[in-house]
Amino acid sequence: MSGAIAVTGMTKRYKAVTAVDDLSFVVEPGVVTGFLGPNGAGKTTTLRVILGLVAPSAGRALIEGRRYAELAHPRRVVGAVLETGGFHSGRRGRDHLRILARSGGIAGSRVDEVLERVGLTESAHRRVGGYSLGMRQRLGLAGALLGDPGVLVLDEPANGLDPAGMAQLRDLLRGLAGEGRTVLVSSHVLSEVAQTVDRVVIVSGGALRYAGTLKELTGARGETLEAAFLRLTSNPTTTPRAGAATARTRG
Ligand SMILES: Nc1ncnc2c1ncn2[C@@H]1O[C@H](COP(=O)(O)OP(=O)(O)OP(=O)(O)O)[C@@H](O)[C@H]1O
Repeated sequence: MSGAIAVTGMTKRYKAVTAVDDLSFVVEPGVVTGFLGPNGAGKTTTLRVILGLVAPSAGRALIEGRRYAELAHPRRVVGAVLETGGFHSGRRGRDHLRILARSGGIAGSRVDEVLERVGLTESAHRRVGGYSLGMRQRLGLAGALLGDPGVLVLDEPANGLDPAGMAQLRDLLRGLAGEGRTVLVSSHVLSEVAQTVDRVVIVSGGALRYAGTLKELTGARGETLEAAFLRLTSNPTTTPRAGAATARTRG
């Protein structure tokens, strides 16, 4: 399988720091894939390379067989939420999405559809400055869905959500995957991840530690996801590099 997202031999160095080290994995459509790793493991860097925001030092990341920069209509192929900052606080939620739609050449009628999908319709007239972190997460997700993309890349979408918000997010992500979309989600909340994802990619010190089904990961030893995660990430198998050392001191 080639995967809707394919990362191949990808390395990213920042001067002496190796943030991502010869990483390869594929993300399949139709399931939710969790992207996990300790602080400083290289998750955000990997997502940024996938989304064409940083150039890799070696290797490549393809979405539907192309580099992000080669996509003719990127918003219709991939939707992304990397951070919940960056909203204009004086702007109303609906207006934020209208502006995004216009700049992406997307029909304005999509705005109400995505607001409904993320459960933000009733708050759409309010200014973003008054939104809770969870509402900002949902607004970010609504923006990612505007172009009706087949691929979604979400960095920590569960951050700031209360239990009801987490349950809604879980249903939403599963629903999107159930429609055949590719959903890649980074998260620190392992208990939540365990209830949401079908597959996991685990990185540590910039290197791959596991890629496969959650069932195979936890089932083989009858472990919880947390136990498997700690086993895979607490014992680096590669020679520590500057990046890995930084990751450990940060984690
Ligand atoms: N622009 C940059 N310049 C220098 N070093 C960087 C830069 N971006 C990331 N790094 C380093 O690369 C490593 C990986 O960082 P990255 O943010 O990708 O990890 P992460 O897994 O997303 O961590 P977290 O879970 O804490 O967000 C870290 O050691 C980090 O300090």
